[in-house]
Amino acid sequence: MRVTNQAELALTPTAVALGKFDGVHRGHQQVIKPISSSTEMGLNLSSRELEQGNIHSTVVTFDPHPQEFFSGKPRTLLTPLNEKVKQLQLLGVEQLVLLPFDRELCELSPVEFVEKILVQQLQATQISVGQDFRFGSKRSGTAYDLQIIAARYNIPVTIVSLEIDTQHDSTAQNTTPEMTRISTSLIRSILEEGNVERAQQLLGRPYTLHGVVVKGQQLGRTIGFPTANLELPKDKFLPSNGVYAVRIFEASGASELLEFLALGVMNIGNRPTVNGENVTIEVHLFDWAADLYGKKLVVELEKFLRPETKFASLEALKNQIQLDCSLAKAFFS
Ligand SMILES: Cc1cc2nc3c(=O)[nH]c(=O)nc-3n(C[C@H](O)[C@H](O)[C@H](O)COP(=O)(O)O)c2cc1C
Ligand SMILES: Nc1ncnc2c1ncn2[C@@H]1O[C@H](COP(=O)(O)OP(=O)(O)OP(=O)(O)O)[C@@H](O)[C@H]1O
Repeated sequence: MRVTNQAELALTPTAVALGKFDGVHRGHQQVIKPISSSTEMGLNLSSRELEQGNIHSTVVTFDPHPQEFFSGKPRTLLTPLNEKVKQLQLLGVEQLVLLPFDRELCELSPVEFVEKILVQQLQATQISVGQDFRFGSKRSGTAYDLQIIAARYNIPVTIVSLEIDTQHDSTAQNTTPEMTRISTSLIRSILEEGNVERAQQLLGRPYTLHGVVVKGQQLGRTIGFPTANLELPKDKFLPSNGVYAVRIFEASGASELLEFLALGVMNIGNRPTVNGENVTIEVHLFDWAADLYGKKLVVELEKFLRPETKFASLEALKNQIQLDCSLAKAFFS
């Protein structure tokens, strides 16, 4: 997929989906559908032109994340750039345009944003956004404003209705629409509780960690549980510390096709039992003996097993890990 941070260099004309799209969750997928060239996504009005390759299906997003720009603090992401690109590719998106989110961009009025970015630079022929989409200086433009402004240029705007978290107890007191709408923020808070099964329902796929295997302290093998230590992109959002049942894949070759390696267990945490100082991500693969150093792994988080604990001895930790493995195997069977 083509990725550019210069809108003026994008392939044009375009069919555009607009937003931050961190997580590429089920709500985002609905917004991308109308502009996707993938047959799996279900083609709509513009299918003929998209198929003929005349119009480039394009996700337009912001870099850095607007919240990072306004707070001045680095923000972690559900899908750092490499993961976002892979997910968008799977949805049939042809190019990703990262608009540099700076003072100049955030001061554009809604009309200026449409004229300068969507019409002049991207030559948009079709636009898709969610019902709650806001744009332009101080988020003053709504999805309906976008529809009205774009109509001056004969650009149709699809406004996608909000994808709701059906598991949420909407009869509960103090429920707001914001609490039931599938959103990046909702998924982050669910992952902070370790609830990877619910996160999976909202994402439409398991939450994954993409990392490279690096050397650890090599204590694992001395307690009978060798682990692959994963180095992740610095901006990757981590779910709650603790132990998870996981599926492990290797991303190999230039196209990084995924090959299933094994089921296993993973610990995220400081390893208080061995007085660890920093957070590490360690995966123990079942029935696996081969070297993994330097390999790119993709780990799917399937079930939270327990929080990380400080054990009185390595022997006690070893017994617990044995139990973790049995629980994970029972879960997978
Ligand atoms: C499934 C699993 C569960 C773990 N649970 C804990 C834990 O509860 N507390 C802890 O201090 N360390 C835990 N660890 C981390 C171990 O302390 C760590 O694997 C060991 O120190 C080896 O580290 P190394 O690979 O850097 O050599 C766990 C590791 C695994 C694989
Ligand atoms: N649940 C949803 N259903 C339909 N469209 C959505 C949903 N959530 C977001 N969108 C739309 O998808 C696009 C990208 O959303 P964006 O990432 O900007 O917001 P978000 O997922 O709500 O994240 P955050 O929680 O950070 O606000 C926007 O056009 C937005 O309106």
